[in-house]
Amino acid sequence: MKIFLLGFMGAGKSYWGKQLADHWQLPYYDLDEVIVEAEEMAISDIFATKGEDYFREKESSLLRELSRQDNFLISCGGGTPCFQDNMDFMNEHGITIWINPSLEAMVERLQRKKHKRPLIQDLDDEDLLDFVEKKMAERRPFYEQSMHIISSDNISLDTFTKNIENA
Ligand SMILES: Nc1ncnc2c1ncn2[C@@H]1O[C@H](COP(=O)(O)OP(=O)(O)O)[C@@H](O)[C@H]1O
Ligand SMILES: O=C(O)C1=C[C@@H](OP(=O)(O)O)[C@@H](O)[C@H](O)C1
Ligand SMILES: [Mg+2]
Repeated sequence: MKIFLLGFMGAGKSYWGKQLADHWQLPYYDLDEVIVEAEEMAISDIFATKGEDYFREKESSLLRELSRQDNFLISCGGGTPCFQDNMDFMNEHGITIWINPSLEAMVERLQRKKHKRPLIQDLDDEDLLDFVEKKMAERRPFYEQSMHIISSDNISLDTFTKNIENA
C-alpha cells in the first residue's frame, strides 16, 4: 500500500499522517522532515539561503526516492502536488488523499504556527486570510485530482479510515 496525504498548509497532513500510518501499519514519512534531515537545515532556512526552486527540486527528488518502497504513507508538503509532475507521479504510484478542511480552520491553525512556514511567516492575520484564499484557488486544480477527499474540520480516526476503506 502506497499512500500520499495532500492538502494546503494547515490541513492536517502531518497531524493525521502518523495516526493513519499506525492504523494501516505502514512506514511513515513526513516529506518536510525528510528534507530537513537530508539538508540538515530547517525549511525556513532552506528557503532563505538556497531559495524556493532548490527546495522544490529536493522535494520532488525525495518524493521519488521514498516512493520506490513497496509500502508507505507520506505526508506531503502543501506545495508538493503543484510542482513538476508530482501530482501525476503520485496518482500513478499510489493512493492520493486530499485533506480539505474549511479555509477558516486552516487559517486559525496557521496563525499559531506561522514561523515554521516560510511562505506565510511575514504575513499579519488579515494578509494571511487573503494569501490562503488566493493560493488555495491556484492550488485547488492540483488537489482536485486526488483519488479521495476528506472535507471535514473535525473527524475521528475511525471515520477517516472507514471513509477511505469503504470508498
Ligand atoms: N484535525 C485536527 N484537529 C486538531 N488539530 C489539528 C487538526 N489538524 C491539524 N491540527 C493542528 O493544526 C496544526 C497544523 O497541522 P499540520 O498537521 O502541521 O498541517 P499540515 O502538515 O497539513 O500543514 C498543528 O498544530 C496540528 O496539530
Ligand atoms: O505549501 C507550501 O508550499 C509549503 C508547505 C509546507 O508544508 P506543510 O503543508 O506541511 O506546512 C512546506 O513544505 C513548505 O513550507 C512549503
Ligand atoms: Mg506538514
